[in-house]
Amino acid sequence: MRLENQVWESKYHEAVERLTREEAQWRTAESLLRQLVACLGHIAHGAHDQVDPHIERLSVALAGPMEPLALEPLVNELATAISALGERSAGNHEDRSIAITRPHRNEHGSSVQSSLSRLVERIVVLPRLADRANELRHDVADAGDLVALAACGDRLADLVNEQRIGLQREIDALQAVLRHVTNRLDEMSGYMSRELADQSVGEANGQALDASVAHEMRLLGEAALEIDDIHELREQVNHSLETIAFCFRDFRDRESARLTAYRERAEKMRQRIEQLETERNTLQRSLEREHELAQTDTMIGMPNRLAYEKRIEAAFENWRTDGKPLGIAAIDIDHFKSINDTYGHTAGDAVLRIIGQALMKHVRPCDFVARYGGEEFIVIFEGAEEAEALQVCERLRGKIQHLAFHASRQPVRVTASIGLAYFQAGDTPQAVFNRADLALYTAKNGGRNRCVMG
Ligand SMILES: Nc1nc2c(ncn2[C@@H]2O[C@H](COP(=O)(O)OP(=O)(O)OP(=O)(O)O)[C@@H](O)[C@H]2O)c(=O)[nH]1
Repeated sequence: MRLENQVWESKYHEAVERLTREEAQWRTAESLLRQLVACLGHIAHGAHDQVDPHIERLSVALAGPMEPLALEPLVNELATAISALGERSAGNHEDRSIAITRPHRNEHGSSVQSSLSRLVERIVVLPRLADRANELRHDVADAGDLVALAACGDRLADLVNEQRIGLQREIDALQAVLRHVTNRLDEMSGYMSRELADQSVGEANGQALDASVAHEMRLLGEAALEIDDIHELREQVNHSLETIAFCFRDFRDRESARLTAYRERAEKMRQRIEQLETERNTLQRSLEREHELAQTDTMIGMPNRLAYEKRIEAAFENWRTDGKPLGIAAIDIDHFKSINDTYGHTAGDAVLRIIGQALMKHVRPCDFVARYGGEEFIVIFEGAEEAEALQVCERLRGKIQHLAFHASRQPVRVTASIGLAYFQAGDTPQAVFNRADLALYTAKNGGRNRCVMG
């Protein structure tokens, strides 16, 4: 029981730690988002007198703490001002050349778009928000102008807020569970103290019986010495025997009542423990499910970046103790943007799904593969020598190259570049990841569709 409680508590603490970590990631995302909105505002500022005051008010509001209720009217006012300009320019053709209501993507636009795109790719959302995040990713990529990008920024802000609220809710729910378990444990410890007290009552009853019987026996002994008359003595013996019999009956009644009460309490406690056990199992299953979902890329059905981070932490600890070789491969699909641009995002998603599944199928059972984000995958090689891992990377590259993609019955060639790096004395997972990423860049610069050792 004690062990189970410890396991349960450690699971709870692990879950709270995970949520706290995710909340910190979301704070970073929120801060990036603020910078992005400020950047958008900066670009749009000066484009039109009627829009400028709204942009200024929004910038001032964004400099303070994030208050969705206060921000919403400001965003609405800005949207109304922009659409008013749009209507005017639609009705007045001469105006169109100066109205920047729907400015086309320019140098700024495309840099904002790629920052926003990177931001959306980096965030790991709760499973129930995954579809919305995915849709947003597509809309950012398809956004044709700054207004459409600003709308995506709005949606991203909503997503960030919902994610934070969702995480807070999860923390609250876990705290409620802990309170519940603590109450039950208090109940059990109360039960144990009551039982101990009850045991003392039983001992006291036995001692009282002992004392009464000893007292009667002493009286009887004294009577035997003092009384000469046989009848009187018999009377005294009878009286003493009745008193002793009464003491025994009283003791038996009290013990029987105590035992009945004890059985009832024990049965109630057994039911409580059974109930707690059922609740614990249900909760544990749902926590495990949540945990699994949080570490799964739902689009492809493979481990995601969070799962990678957990796995590399554990592998790093093993490497520090046993020193067996440990490596990371970063795999990035070549010219993936052009696949999206040519065949659309849905086709791009299908390519990602097929490649992700191929990677899972062709790594060895001892290797770990995850989608790191966007069109980048990552493999952890634990215990494999560098040459062996490089061979696996080559095999994966070859498998990707030979996947038979078609569009309008025409073959579409898809390749990937791979950067591999191994842990060396004094390394951290981030340092090795950076080296693998650098090797990936070298592979890209060297003509793509190749593996490079970092
Ligand atoms: N369809 C789809 N596209 C995505 C997803 N995540 C990221 N992308 C797109 O992947 C593309 C990555 O483009 P870039 O970073 O320019 O890289 P690239 O075109 O692959 O070029 P190289 O890496 O240099 O070979 C961007 O257009 C992203 O919008 C996704 O989940 N689905």
